[in-house]
Amino acid sequence: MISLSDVYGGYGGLDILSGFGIQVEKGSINCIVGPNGAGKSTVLKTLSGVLRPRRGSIVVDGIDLTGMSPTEIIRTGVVQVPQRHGLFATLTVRQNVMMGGYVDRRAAGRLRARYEELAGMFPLIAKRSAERAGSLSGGQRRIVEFARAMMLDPKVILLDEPTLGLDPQSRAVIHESTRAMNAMGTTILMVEQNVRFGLSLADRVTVMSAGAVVLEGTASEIADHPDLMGLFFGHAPEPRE
Ligand SMILES: Nc1ncnc2c1ncn2[C@@H]1O[C@H](COP(=O)(O)OP(=O)(O)OP(=O)(O)O)[C@@H](O)[C@H]1O
Repeated sequence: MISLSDVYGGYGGLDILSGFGIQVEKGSINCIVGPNGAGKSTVLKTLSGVLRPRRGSIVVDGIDLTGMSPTEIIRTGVVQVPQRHGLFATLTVRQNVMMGGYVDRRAAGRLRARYEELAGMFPLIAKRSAERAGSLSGGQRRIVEFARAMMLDPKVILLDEPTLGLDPQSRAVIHESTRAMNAMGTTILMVEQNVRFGLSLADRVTVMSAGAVVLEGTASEIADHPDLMGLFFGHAPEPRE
């Protein structure tokens, strides 16, 4: 279970998150949506330790992550796939995926076994393993990033706008791959601009605006909510208590 309570924080002393809170059940998919600049990416960066919250607490499976470094947080099993591509273009698909194991002190044999497991899970990894990552399409690169994040068998994966800039066909592959990671028991917390995509995948949806949660519910509750359109087009209700 991921639990963020009353989190305040942002960049250079300026709060972007103002009393943000969320509970994500173990094994579920939760999607955060909201207008541009609402602070969605800031939530993920705060959870992965890139940003330090000024106030509030971040607890995952009973472990308090507040104030831990990004590397310590990865070691607890919380791994982020950032919005901007982070692959090494001149390395092969396999080399990029294997890099996901670098913070681990596991024996090389175990990492190779994990790689084979992931190659079985993501057909693209098996098929294109020897190709340079720079030769792949945007959607294919995302899958490599997913596999790299899965190398450490994380309990939580944070996805920052996984469909950004992708065509419908690639979005469908991302949809399927996200479900596959979740089916392996990984809890997924994602941020999406594409509300339709988020709603189609998530068990629960969190709508945020101006650094706080304004709506929360199942995907169908949020899809049918009368305030949803207003939140995106400028008639936001007051943040809830
Ligand atoms: N590195 C940074 N330094 C200073 N301010 C930042 C930085 N990154 C983001 N911000 C500001 O924080 C606010 C929230 O940004 P954030 O990226 O979390 O929003 P978002 O909801 O993910 O929006 P988008 O969908 O546009 O990415 C914005 O006003 C943004 O300008």
